Amino acid sequence: MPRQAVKVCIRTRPTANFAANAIQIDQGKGTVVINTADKKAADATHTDTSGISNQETLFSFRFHHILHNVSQDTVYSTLSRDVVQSVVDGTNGTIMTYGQTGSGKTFTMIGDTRNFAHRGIAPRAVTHIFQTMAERTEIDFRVSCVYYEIYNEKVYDLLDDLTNSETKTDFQIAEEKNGKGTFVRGLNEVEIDSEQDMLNHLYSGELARTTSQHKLNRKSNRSHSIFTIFIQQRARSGVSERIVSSKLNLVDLAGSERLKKTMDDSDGIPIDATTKKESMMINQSLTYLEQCVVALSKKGGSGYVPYRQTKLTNVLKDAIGGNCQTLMFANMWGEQDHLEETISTLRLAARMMRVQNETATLETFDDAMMVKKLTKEVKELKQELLMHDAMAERSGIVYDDYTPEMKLEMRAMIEKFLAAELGSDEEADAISLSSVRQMRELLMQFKRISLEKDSNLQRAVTAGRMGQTAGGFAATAGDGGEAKESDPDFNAADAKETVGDAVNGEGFSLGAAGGDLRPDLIDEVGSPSKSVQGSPTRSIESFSAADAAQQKTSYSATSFRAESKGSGRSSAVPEDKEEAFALYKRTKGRPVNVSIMEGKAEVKSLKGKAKGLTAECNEFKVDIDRITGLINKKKNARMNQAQPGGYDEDIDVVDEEEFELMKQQREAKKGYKAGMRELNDLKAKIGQLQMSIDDNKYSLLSDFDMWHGIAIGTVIDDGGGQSKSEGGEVMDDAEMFEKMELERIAAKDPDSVAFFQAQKTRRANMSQNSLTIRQMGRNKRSVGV
Ligand SMILES: Nc1ncnc2c1ncn2[C@@H]1O[C@H](COP(=O)(O)OP(=O)(O)OP(=O)(O)O)[C@@H](O)[C@H]1O
Repeated sequence: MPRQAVKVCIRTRPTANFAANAIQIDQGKGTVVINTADKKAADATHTDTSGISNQETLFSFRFHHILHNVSQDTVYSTLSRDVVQSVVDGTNGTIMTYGQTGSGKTFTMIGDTRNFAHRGIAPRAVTHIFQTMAERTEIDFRVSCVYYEIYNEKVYDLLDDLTNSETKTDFQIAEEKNGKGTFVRGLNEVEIDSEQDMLNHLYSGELARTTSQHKLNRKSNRSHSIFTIFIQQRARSGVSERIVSSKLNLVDLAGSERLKKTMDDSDGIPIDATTKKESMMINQSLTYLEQCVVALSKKGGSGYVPYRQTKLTNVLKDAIGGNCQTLMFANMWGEQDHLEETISTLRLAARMMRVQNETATLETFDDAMMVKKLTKEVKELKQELLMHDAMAERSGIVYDDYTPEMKLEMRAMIEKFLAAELGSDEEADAISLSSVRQMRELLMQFKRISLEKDSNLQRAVTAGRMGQTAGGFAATAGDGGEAKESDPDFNAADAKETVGDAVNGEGFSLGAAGGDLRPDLIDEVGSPSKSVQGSPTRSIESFSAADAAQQKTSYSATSFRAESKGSGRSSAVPEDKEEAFALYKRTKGRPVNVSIMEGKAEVKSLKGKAKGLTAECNEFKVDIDRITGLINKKKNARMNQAQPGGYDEDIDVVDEEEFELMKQQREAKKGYKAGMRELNDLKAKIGQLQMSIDDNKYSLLSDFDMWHGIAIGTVIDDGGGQSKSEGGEVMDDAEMFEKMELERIAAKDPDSVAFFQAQKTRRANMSQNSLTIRQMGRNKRSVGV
């Protein structure tokens, strides 16, 4: 992992009273020198309240960057842009502002919410992220955010209703090493789909901060606020299982003034208990922040770091000494009165520069996607093989899974082979080998026949009718494997199920095969094959002969558009949604509908297959249990024969019968494992198919809504693929004004549209909030508070 020092940038708040005699800034060299000699002399005549050490008067610092009297734009483009860019590229980033109250931390981070040119790092980062994502069309991005503050060691969710007394504040901080890193569990994490949406959340969180100031009797600037943007990305092309996750923390820390200063009531105004508590809590958390920085900045930084001491240091664990690219803005207010705060801010900032972080892209893998990708790969390889076989003039090789019918054919080959006379032509012609896979399946069938034979024998032995089994095997191995009523193993219930018959309405029995009974098949898109129509399991309701006739009527999107434009609505489309949907499925939505139904048919057939396999596995299991029982019995008998107390060599010697049983047990276990493997593969396949059916269903429904809207005239199609609501055409004055305003803003600066729209939402929320606040004030007054 590449190591990177935390970057530190000093930003000054512009002031007319800049202490030029005490502070010297050299932007080029990145140095700040503070001389407190004059202040000491001045203070010597009064009681010393400065808190500056008596001996030291000259303080000199060097930083990565100093931004003295610069615009918000420069603050973003100088260093912040790079951090945000690396977050979109897939690594974690943190930008924080630190400094005394009033030094410009919030101005730097959030900026002026009413002025586009003075917007801060957070809104600029949001625009930057969404613009970059829009350019990367090949990547599928998922974005979400949380916004919270830490006040008096409690976490408040700024995207929740903070005025509700039941709102949760006992959030826990958790850590996911290979996931989110450190994060607050249980916050409202909102999925975001546009720049404006995220700006709305940012500003509504800001508003919640200031509103709670009134409602909960506390000051917004006495809390640390953290806005985190989570980004997940994966490639759109093909099937990508690789997910890259990153996050951007935007942290606005509480003012770092001296405790003594905030607790000082020398101006005659008594300090209330709330302010005292707030100051102590801020002081405590910033002291621990400093301790963490000190511990990390020591050579090697491998000692104890007190992250867990406060909520702030705990949530910033990634940002200081973790997997993150971190940028700290140390805000200073260069006036004579604030020299001590400035020195203390610069001291921590200088230490911060020594903290090393390790940045690495965090990758995880989506299992379902991985299966999908591998399935696709297998399919492609099979096609490759088929081509290879065709070129080598080898035919008849199957690379797909063997269908139950194919397996039965192979079983018949074995049976024919076994029944043929030794050395006869019939024996030689019975089996034609084409591939290793086919050979393996033939052996599997052979094994099944052999196991069945064994189990028949065993049953016969148990039932004491050994002599009657001679025809049993022959009947199973006879023509086409059809059991006969005269066979001793014939089971009337089993005989009802033949291949191609539904079992409990799902799938097909693998019982005695009738050659012409085949499972559901669709021979071409949408048109059912003969066997489908005849099949008792036919579930493709919408494809009746009548449907097929109706499908001849061709409805294209353009014809609907033309009809709807001419007459206001298409006379061919019923207004009733259910009827219209049925029509849609047969016309425009037919390809998607067909693929849904094909998918369903395949799922059904796979489920049938899975059912057959489950039954096979169960049979193996029963066999395994039975054979194990017999082996244990034999073992116990041997043990009982042994001399008590003495060692009998015969105990370990198994006889021929037991050896045979052990062989059978091993074979049954192998069969069971192979069956289970096949079954699991099938289940994965069914899962994927189901997912794609759901996707198709979703697009069928949403496309239908649009199609129906256009056809019945509730949505107007402007021909360019963009539709707008009919109501939008007839605008009232306010709407007209809004449209014109937006056009004006867009013409001036297209990047500012989202900001202005979010600002409008904020204004609307604000007026609602101020109404409530005003109401609260009136209530307080009326009860004499
Ligand atoms: N660079 C700047 N340019 C213009 N005005 C600024 C600048 N920095 C700060 N200000 C102004 O100074 C005032 C205090 O700034 P701000 O609220 O951002 O300080 P703060 O450090 O966040 O304080 P607090 O700790 O109280 O939240 C605001 O009115 C802000 O507009």
